[in-house]
Parts: sequence; structure tokens; C-alpha cells
Amino acid sequence: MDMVLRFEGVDKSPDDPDPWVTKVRKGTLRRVLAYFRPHVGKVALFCLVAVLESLIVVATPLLLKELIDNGIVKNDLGVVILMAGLTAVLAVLGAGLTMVSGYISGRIGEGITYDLRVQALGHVRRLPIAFFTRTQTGVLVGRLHTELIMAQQHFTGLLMAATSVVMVVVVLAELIYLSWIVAIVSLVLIPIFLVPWIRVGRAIQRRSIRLMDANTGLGGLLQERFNVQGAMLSKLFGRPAEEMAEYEERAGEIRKIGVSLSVWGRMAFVMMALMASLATALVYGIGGGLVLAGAFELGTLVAIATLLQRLFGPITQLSGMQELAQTVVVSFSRVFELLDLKPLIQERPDAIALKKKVVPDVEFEHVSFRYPTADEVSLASLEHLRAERERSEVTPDVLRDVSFHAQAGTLTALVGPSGAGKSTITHLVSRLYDPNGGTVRLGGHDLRDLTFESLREAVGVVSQDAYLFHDTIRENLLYARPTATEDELMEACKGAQIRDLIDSLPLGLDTVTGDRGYRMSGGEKQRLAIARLLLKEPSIVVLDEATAHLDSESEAAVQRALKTALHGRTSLVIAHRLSTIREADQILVIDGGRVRERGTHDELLAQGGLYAELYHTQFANPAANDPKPEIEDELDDIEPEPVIQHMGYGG
Ligand SMILES: Nc1ncnc2c1ncn2[C@@H]1O[C@H](COP(=O)(O)OP(=O)(O)OP(=O)(O)O)[C@@H](O)[C@H]1O
Repeated sequence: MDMVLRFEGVDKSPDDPDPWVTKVRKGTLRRVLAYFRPHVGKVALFCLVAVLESLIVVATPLLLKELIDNGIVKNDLGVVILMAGLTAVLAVLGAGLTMVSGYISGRIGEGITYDLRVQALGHVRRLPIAFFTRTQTGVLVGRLHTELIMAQQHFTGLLMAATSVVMVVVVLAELIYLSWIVAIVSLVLIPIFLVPWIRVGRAIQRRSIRLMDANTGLGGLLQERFNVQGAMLSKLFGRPAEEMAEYEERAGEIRKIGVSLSVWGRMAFVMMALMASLATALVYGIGGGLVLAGAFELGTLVAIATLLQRLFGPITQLSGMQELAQTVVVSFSRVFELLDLKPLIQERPDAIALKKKVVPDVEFEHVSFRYPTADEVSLASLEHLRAERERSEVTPDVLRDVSFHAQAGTLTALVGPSGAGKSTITHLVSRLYDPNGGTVRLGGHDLRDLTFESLREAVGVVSQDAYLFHDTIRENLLYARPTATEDELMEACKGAQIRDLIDSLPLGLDTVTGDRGYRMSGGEKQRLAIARLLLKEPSIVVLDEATAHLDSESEAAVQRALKTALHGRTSLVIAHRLSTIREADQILVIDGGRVRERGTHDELLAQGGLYAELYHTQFANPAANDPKPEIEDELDDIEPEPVIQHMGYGG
């Protein structure tokens, strides 16, 4: 416990700042130890092997004493051969036991890291989307992966070093047995040496954390810049010289900390070696005098000298243990930080499942919402650029008193300026966020009363920039329904108007989509996303129509696909296309987080309000002024049509 408290007190200096985030909390050590519980049997076996190893180590000097005093000095070859043989046998046995203890410590270390990793992954998976919107992906991956590997390595090293404790105790006991004077001298020297070592240990610990942070930070930056979108932005807008300079600066920082860590580590080693040499010289001086005075025999001095080598070796390891233990505790505490983040959105223990096969209605009742603050959803250490003042800054309300009712099986179109809150409304329907006030209901149930599983099954989402995994088309589709047969996959592709494309590809469904689907066009990706939706068969569809102009063929295909996707479902569509808006059972005009107007296309036009104004502004725009604004209902005749770019407000 002391150790943990000491970490908290690590001094900060301008040139050697603490990492600004990781705090090792009181109780962390106890928490780390709790992970040992399932591995108690292996730990006991490990201790037993450690004791056996120590006994072998201390038996060797006794054999040497016997060999010298009763063999060489008394000229007895039999004793010499027997003792030498026994020493060799013990050496082989000791080597075998060291291998066994290495295996067991590996099993314990890996086992504990496995438990922690699985727990952390499960927890992060449950965190709300707000966490992921704030977190730098690479840094999160670093925390869950690289840092855990480091923790595991240090942890296994720590277990190995733990055998030193047993060794030191046994060696000291034998020293006392052989000569209490020499034992006392050794005992006095150890604390004198360990005091300066504590300072060295702290310096090493500070640098280890900074190194971990710097490595994770660079990893995060690389992940961001080297994914397809990042690489594209960088190629189009990037300033290679400046970017390279940034990489160099970060890599240079890592080099600087690494060199400093290496120097401090070497200093620790030198201190230990010096201590061992000085102590050995001292003991030989005192012991030699005692042999000359006839206080003990030559064999005893050699045994003591041998033992001392065995004592300072484990002490060196023990001192390294402090650094290792600190690093392990810090590494664990970085994962604990994540585990301690309470998911803002949780399933109630008594949550009920939404009825299957029944298409529910969607109702918003006086809903207000603001996006959560940084402190509510994420960790500063995972957002490398988060400003201190932003942490608890309350964000403004994005939705204010929003009420509407989307009848089961109908189409509701959301229109309005960019930033009005349309996407936010759709996020609340799939419970990516909970409202701060009011209620969102599906089929008459408050969303917060429903099980996650039934909600996931009921609501299907197609976003503007449909995300595809870097995998085959088949795997991307099966993600929605792993049990789907080949026929069902092809049927869904047909419904989504993507079948012809797939048939034309040499590898068909086994074509790889590329990172984030970058090898598919915008329209193709959206149709694949629709196929995925059709396989999922949700009763509610949340859709963000593409704003980008598609060519006439893609346009018509997407619209046909949508027609299939929305049929018989309750749909909430962020609409950009006139045909969708005209077909909607109700249009909600969202502005400034409120529902300003509602009604059908004709009703709203007749009202002559905001919708009418925006509609006319849009179509007064020559670029968007299609010669045939009247879209025929017969989908086969669909022509490219005006895209309502957020009703004239841009975006
Ligand atoms: N994760 C977030 N955290 C904080 N604020 C957000 C977040 N997402 C959106 N906002 C803010 O909420 C407001 C509403 O955004 P929303 O995405 O709902 O608008 P929208 O009407 O869908 O706009 P667009 O048509 O441009 O997509 C905006 O001011 C936006 O900046």
C-alpha cells in the first residue's frame, strides 16, 4: 500500500512532468492482487518451486565447505569426489527447477493479463458511442493492446523476481548459521544502499510512464493519419514537411525518454554491482582475519563468500522488483481507469424485450438533449488534445422540447438546416444517447425499459457514409445475419439493387471491400448497407440519405433499394431528396433543436412558412433546378433529381 501512496506523491518538475493523466489510486495494489485469486493453485506451486530452488542454492556453499574442510584440508579424495558430484547434481536440478518456475510464472502472468484484457474489451464494448466520439482510436487501441502487453511482460518479470524474496531469506538464515558477525555486517549494508535506490526507482518509474504515453501518443497519431481517410486528407491537404517534423519531434521525444531511462536503469545496475563488490571485499577482509585468528575454518569463509554472491544477486533483483512492481501497478491502473468509466447508457436489470414481428410506432415526448461533457464519458488520457477547460464544460442543449409521433409503418422525413439536430434525433431512436429530459418511446415503451438486444434487432440504421469492414462483401453482409444462406444473401442484394454489380465482379460476394469500403463507390456502399439492413429485417429504419449527387443510374438504383428497405417499416429519414420528402407521411422541419413545422409536403407548402421558403429557395437555385422536378412514383422511371442540401443552409 505504501508503494502505491508513494506513486501519488511523485514530484513534478517542469523538465520532468508527470504524465498528466494516469493517477495511481489508493487501493490499486489490492485490486491488482485480486487478479491472483483464480490462479492461487499455480501461485502456490510457484512458491514451492521457488523454495526448492533456494534450498538448492544454499546447499551448494555447504557442500563446498564440506569439500574444502573435510576433503581437501583432510586429504580425503572420496569426500572431494562425492561433494563435487553432489554439487553438479544440484546444479542440474536447480537449472530444471528454474525452467519449471519460468513456465509457471508465464502461465500466471499470461492468465492474469488474459483476464484483464477480456474484461477491458468487454467493458469498452459497452461504453456509449459518446466515449468513442471523443476518444482517439489509436490511443485507445494502445491502452487495450500495447500497454497490456507491456504490463504482462513486466508482470512475468515481477513474478520471477519474487523468487528472490525466498532466496534472500534462506541465504541470510544460512549466513547467520555460518557467522553471525558477517551476517550483521551484510544486514547493515543493505539498508544503507537501498535508500538512494528509492530515488533511482522513482526516476525510472516516472520515465516509464512518460515513455508509455509517448509511444501510445505516436501510435494514435499514426493510426489517425495512416487510415484511408486520414491518408487521403493528408495527400490532398497535407504539408509533408510539417507532418514529418511532427513525427520526428514525437519520435525524438521517445528517443530522449528512452535514453534517459536507459541511463537511470544502468545507474541502478552500477549501484548494485558496486555494493556487491564493496561488501564482498569487506567480508573477505573480516572473514580472512577471523580465519587467521582461528575463529572459523577456510571452508566456512569460502562458503560465506559464495553465499554473499548468492545474496547480492537476489537483492539486485529485489531492487529491480520495485521498478517492476511500480510499472505493473501503473500499467494496471491505466486499464482500471478505463474499467472505472461507468457506461452512461445501461440496460435495466428488469428490462423487457420489444415484441418481435410487430412494427412499433416511434414517439418523442418533450425530449430535450445535450451531448455529454468530456468528463461524463471519457478519459482525458485518451483524448490527447482535450483542453483542460473543456473537461466539465456543459454543452448547450441540442434538442429542445421535441415532440412528435411516427405511426407504425409510416415514413417520417426530417428536414432542416445543417446542425439543426436531425442526426441527434435519429441517435436517440437507436439509443446511442439517452435524452436529458422527456421520453422516447418505441411501441409505447420507454427506450430505457427495453433490452439492448431487442432494441438492436428492432432498429436498423443506414448512415450517409456507410461503414464497411475491411473484409469480403459476404462477411460484411453476414455481420447483420450470420446464419443467412447464399440465397438469402443474393435476395438481399437484389432488393438493394446491388446484385448486378456483385455478379459482374470476378470474385462476386468474396470481393474484398477495402479499408472502410474505400474500394466501393458512394452509391454502391450505400446499397450494400441497405442489403445489410434487409438481412437484418428491422421493424424501424433510421436512414440518412446521401447528400452527394449520384449518377442517374446509381440514383435510381439507390431509390429503388430504399423503396424496398422502407416498405412496411416505421422509418425516420433525414431526407435530402424531393421524392422521399413527397412520399413522407409527415415531414418534420427541424430548426435550432426544435420542431418548427410539421405536415405533408403539400400542407407545408400551403402554409407558406419556413419549409415553403426553404423549398423555393432551393429550387430557385439554377444548379439544383431540375427541368423535371415532378418525380414520378413509378420507380423504374426515376430520373436524377434535385438534392435538397439541407434546405439551402449548406452541409
Ligand atoms: N458528439 C457530439 N458532441 C457534441 N456536440 C455534437 C455532437 N454531435 C453533434 N453535435 C452538435 O449538435 C448539433 C446538432 O447536430 P446534428 O448532427 O444533429 O445536426 P444535423 O441537423 O444532423 O446536421 P447535418 O444536416 O449537418 O448533419 C450541432 O450543433 C453539432 O455541432
